[in-house]
Amino acid sequence: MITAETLGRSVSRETLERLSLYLALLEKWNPSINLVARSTIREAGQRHFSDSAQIAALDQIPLGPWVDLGSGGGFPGLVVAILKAEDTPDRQITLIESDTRKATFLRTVIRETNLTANVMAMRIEDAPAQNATTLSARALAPLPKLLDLAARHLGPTGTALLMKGENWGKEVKDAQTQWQFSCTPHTSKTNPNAVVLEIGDLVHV
Ligand SMILES: C[S@@+](CC[C@H](N)C(=O)[O-])C[C@H]1O[C@@H](n2cnc3c(N)ncnc32)[C@H](O)[C@@H]1O
Repeated sequence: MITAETLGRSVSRETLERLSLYLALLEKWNPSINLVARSTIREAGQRHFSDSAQIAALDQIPLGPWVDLGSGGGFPGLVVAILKAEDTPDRQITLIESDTRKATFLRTVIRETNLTANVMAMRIEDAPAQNATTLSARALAPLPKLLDLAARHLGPTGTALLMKGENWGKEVKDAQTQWQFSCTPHTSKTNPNAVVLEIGDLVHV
């Protein structure tokens, strides 16, 4: 069960019910399609739901399209979609995931929880440009490659919220050889060595 304490913020009963149903479906599907590492499923509340919820709070412009790249089992994009359904219900949220079994799982959670988020079961490189105001990704690619993928879908004034592990400093330096961007690191609320990089003004050098 997901609680307000897990998320670190108060939410409606409906939101908690949606998140708890999502967790139940994750537990049911994970043994067959490895949505998250099996070793993490018992602590999914903290490792996946709480970790993803912090992204929703960093959203600078709560308007316009939000796109989540390489969503896998829905982290962080599907948690964001559930939280935004309460905060800004008109927000258009798109999850791009090329693995068709994972995309089917995402669509199942969306249907069962009565959300309106969109799933594109295709490669990020092939998906129509999303012109996003906010873009998110976790565990998808090293930053230089990730910025290549993000640039296709980020609108001109958009912000990318990218969840990175302890090597984030080196990844930023590597990316600066190819990209110019503003970058604010926010220490992760679930891991003191990890960060959420808030990246804007992205221009290819
Ligand atoms: C390591 S998983 C991370 C999933 C999720 N973001 C998380 O943190 O739990 C990376 C996911 O990105 C998807 N993926 C990788 N490259 C992709 C691409 N070029 N286009 C679409 N999806 C991609 C994979 O299928 C996989 O589900």
